[in-house]
Amino acid sequence: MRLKFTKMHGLGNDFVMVDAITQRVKLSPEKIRALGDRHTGIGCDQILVVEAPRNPDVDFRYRIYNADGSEVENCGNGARCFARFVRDRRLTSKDSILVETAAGILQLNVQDRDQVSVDMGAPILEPQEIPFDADIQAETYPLDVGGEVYNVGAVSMGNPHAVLLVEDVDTAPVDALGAAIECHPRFPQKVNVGFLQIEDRTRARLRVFERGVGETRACGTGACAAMVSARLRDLVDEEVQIQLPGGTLTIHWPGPGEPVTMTGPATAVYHGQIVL
Ligand SMILES: N[C@H](CCC[C@H](N)C(=O)O)C(=O)O
Repeated sequence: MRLKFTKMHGLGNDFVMVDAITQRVKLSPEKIRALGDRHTGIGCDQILVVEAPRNPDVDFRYRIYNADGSEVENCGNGARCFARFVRDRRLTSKDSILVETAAGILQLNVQDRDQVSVDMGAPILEPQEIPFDADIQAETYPLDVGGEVYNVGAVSMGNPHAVLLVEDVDTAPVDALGAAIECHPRFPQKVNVGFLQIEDRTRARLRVFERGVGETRACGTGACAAMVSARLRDLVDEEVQIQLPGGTLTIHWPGPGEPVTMTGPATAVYHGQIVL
């Protein structure tokens, strides 16, 4: 199968974008892993496949696959790149785009330059819906990881996130602790793990060990989940600049029941073809 693609990234969280509207695409988990392989394939954190909508009230459907081949519910940086991609390929000329994902419908607003703002919907805090094994909803939960107990926030943005506060993200044990929590039995669908350093009520630093990938240079849903968890603990105001290794996202969330809005860049790198 010959596949046309566009390589894109959102603050260094990189994607292979595939237009499955103007080309026939059939990607097995093995083919997804082959595309994502940084040595023998194109190399990326996620593969995003753009399809015609099933719901007549929205403009597109897009499916999200981690580099390990797992299909997931949401991808914040991917949503911004999706918007830029469908505009650049003239699949739409709209500034406000409705797209159906496995997590529900997102509204994407293309702004000037390379900025895109996304209504990510309201965060999900009910443990069973995250999913996370806990009897009652709380701001934080004690989580035993190999005999050490960590206080974690648990938030879903359609995909599950654990959030830990740290003194200094630069020295946080992201790889070891991230990998241990990613597969923790209390997260039955595994989990993305955010390490959050609060600087003041409007600025924070974040590193994310992503489910199915490992540490990425940025994670959009991770930035949303981290800000929500910090706001539930009254550590930040309703708009926060989240600085990730790849750059900064603006996250706005008034409070429970309200949507989270994420704003940041989306960048196209190159177009290519590959034979799978
Ligand atoms: N690894 C995530 C999906 C991609 C999320 C991330 N790239 C973002 O920008 O939100 C998961 O398994 O839920």
